[in-house]
Amino acid sequence: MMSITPKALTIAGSDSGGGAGIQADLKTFQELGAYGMSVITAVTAQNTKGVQNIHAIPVEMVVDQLKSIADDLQPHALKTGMLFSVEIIEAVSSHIREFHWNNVVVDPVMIAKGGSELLRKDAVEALKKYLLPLADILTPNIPEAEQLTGRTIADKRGREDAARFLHDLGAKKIVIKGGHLPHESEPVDLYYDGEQMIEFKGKRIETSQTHGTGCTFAAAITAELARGKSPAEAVQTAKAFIQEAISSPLHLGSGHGPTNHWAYRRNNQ
Ligand SMILES: Nc1ncnc2c1ncn2[C@@H]1O[C@H](COP(=O)(O)OP(=O)(O)O)[C@@H](O)[C@H]1O
Ligand SMILES: Cc1ncc(COP(=O)(O)OP(=O)(O)O)c(N)n1
Repeated sequence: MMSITPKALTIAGSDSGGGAGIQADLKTFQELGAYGMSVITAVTAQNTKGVQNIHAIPVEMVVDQLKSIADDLQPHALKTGMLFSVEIIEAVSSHIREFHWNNVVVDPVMIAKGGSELLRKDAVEALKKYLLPLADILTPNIPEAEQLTGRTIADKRGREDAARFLHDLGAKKIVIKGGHLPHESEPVDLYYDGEQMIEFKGKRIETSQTHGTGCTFAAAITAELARGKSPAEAVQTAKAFIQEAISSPLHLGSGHGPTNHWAYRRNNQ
């Protein structure tokens, strides 16, 4: 009997340096056994030192990529990353709806580690209005959760309140990532499915080699959903994947180096 190949799609920006964006997503899909496909929304000139330039792909071309995939290669799961503008968010959201795609992971990418704007400020409302209600799993980091909720998140209670708020906005499941709380020795990713809160704990690694952690984490969830895993199982594997990717740095470039996408498979074979 022919087995079904899990197909995972990333709708995101390209990172020329290979540590984040489309490149990180495809590497992660491959490592977790999913066939990777991409819709490129923007091209960034980027390396470990930062983002040097951004070119948004014309919205018609974003739509054509989406249609090409829908016409021939239906994904079992998809993730969105850097969407940059209101027009791209509207087009991506309406086509996800039209194609009835599910297992949608929304990584609400806003600002790169070096401070560059990967989502225009005027596009935050569009993201909330059009894309958030389509999210089977929404994966904000702390600053993104603060932007989306309009609240400051200072502690566990704040994170739980933010998760409830985002659920009320329409995201079915939420993971608020804990990488941006440097005082926590065990970075906690808080998962909320509308009923229960689960804390996925890791071990904080003191390192500058964290470029692309958010993209890689969301891509690992997507690959696992494509393989038929439940949302909570997918988050658990993603947490293990990113922990190992951060723990075995490649030390490439002179800035925030990329994580090691090989580490998880190498250590779990
Ligand atoms: N220094 C670190 N040590 C261990 N885990 C980390 C570290 N930094 C981030 N993580 C983990 O990496 C994932 C991405 O988190 P985060 O860095 O908050 O996202 P983003 O890249 O979107 O800002 C989360 O699972 C988080 O807990
Ligand atoms: C093209 C592109 N997309 C997303 C990001 C942000 O990636 P993230 O995983 O949040 O990691 P940092 O950039 O914050 O290290 C990006 N940089 N480029």
